[in-house]
Amino acid sequence: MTAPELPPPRSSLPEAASRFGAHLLASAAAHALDVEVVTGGPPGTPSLPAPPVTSASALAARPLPAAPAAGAPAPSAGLERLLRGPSGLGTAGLRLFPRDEPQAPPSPPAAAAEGRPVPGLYHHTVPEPDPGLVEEVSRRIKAWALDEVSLYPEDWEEQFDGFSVGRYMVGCHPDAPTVDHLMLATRLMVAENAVDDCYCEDHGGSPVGLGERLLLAHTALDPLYTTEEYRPQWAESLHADAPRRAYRSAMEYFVRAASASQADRFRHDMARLHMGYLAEAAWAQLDHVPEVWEYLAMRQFNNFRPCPTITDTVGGYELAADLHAQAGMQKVIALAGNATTIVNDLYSYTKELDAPGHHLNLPVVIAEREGLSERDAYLKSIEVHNDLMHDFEREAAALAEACPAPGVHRFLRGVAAWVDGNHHWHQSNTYRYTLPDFW
Ligand SMILES: CC(C)=CCC/C(C)=C(\C)COP(=O)(O)OP(=O)(O)O
Ligand SMILES: [Mg+2]
Repeated sequence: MTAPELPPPRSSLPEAASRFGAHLLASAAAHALDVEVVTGGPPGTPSLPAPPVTSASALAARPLPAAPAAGAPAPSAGLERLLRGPSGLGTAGLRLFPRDEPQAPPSPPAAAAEGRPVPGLYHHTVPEPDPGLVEEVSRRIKAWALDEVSLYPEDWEEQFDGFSVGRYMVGCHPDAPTVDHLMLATRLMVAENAVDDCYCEDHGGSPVGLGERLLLAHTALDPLYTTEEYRPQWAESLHADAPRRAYRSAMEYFVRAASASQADRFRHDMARLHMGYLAEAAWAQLDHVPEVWEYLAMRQFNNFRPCPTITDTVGGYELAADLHAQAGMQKVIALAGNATTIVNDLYSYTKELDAPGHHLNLPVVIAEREGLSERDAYLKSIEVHNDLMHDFEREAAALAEACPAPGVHRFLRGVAAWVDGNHHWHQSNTYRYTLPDFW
């Protein structure tokens, strides 16, 4: 059967962002009828995509520090040890209760993180991510961005490199068993940022028409099931701009490695994220500053949540759907997501003040709504963050005690590791973030 003539896929992105990858569009049009819908893989043990042939393929199989088997320690015999978490090099972030222990000693000077923490911010110091792993993940993610999804034009390269996504993801997933597992998180992180930058913010994004763009991009994660007549146009649209190409490809890799329920969990978290983007956009369109609690509600959705909640897939195990869905776990995940996202508000504060328009973040909203000076609003935001972190740790500890299943404990440690790695990346990414002069 010959493919019918298809109109060129439409993108509502600005010209610079949408024209890039035009060659991919052409080949997509040719193959539109053959596109396989991304759905859950076959039941059974999740398997990763075949690793690319690479001179560093040995590294891909290299076990990372602290990769305990999901079912290893018996809860009755080892509950206390599980709660303490692993103690080897590079495992500080995997502990559930670092608050009750002395802070990990600072890394040796050679590996010391750049940047300084926000003064007074409650956080846990983690070692600098393994430079060999960072290099390999960075190499592979750039190859994916350029060769597989045509993510950015040449003049965005410095920003792509400055984002240091390899260092970010290696730092956030210390229990990933292989580089292939790390790549699952790294591709998704890049894709999520492409959507945020190109649809919502820095790279030509706008609140106008955002709902349409997000919904159509969401079908790269949650496929459209429609009739023969309309399916090719949809399939082709997934190649129409960089955000959709990135979502489609990153999700395809993820779905191959994840169980059906892990993939569905991720889709749900991404729908939450898109809803948060829309509320933020609505306020931007109306030039409205919400109440502080309303802002915090928006930021619970426009949130890093989809990143820590894939910790089990990236760790090569699965937290059962019912254990993930239980109220206690949902509370822990929400608190972790909120604390990590307020970390972003604090570290990106000066970047956002310098950006065009009136960018909302917690200090800006508190200053405006509560009539505080910029400095006092910033300091109050630190307190909000610290309360969220303490709540996260208290709720995680309570859940670990109430639900001593090894998978639950490992997942909680994975989320805690993500929280710590996220802070470390924000603190040390001096290319992207600069602290305000309040001290
Ligand atoms: C990676 C991911 C799921 C991001 C979703 C939400 C998001 C972009 C953030 C929580 C970061 O916030 P922000 O847009 O303010 O980022 P920068 O301050 O520009 O780094
Ligand atoms: Mg920010």
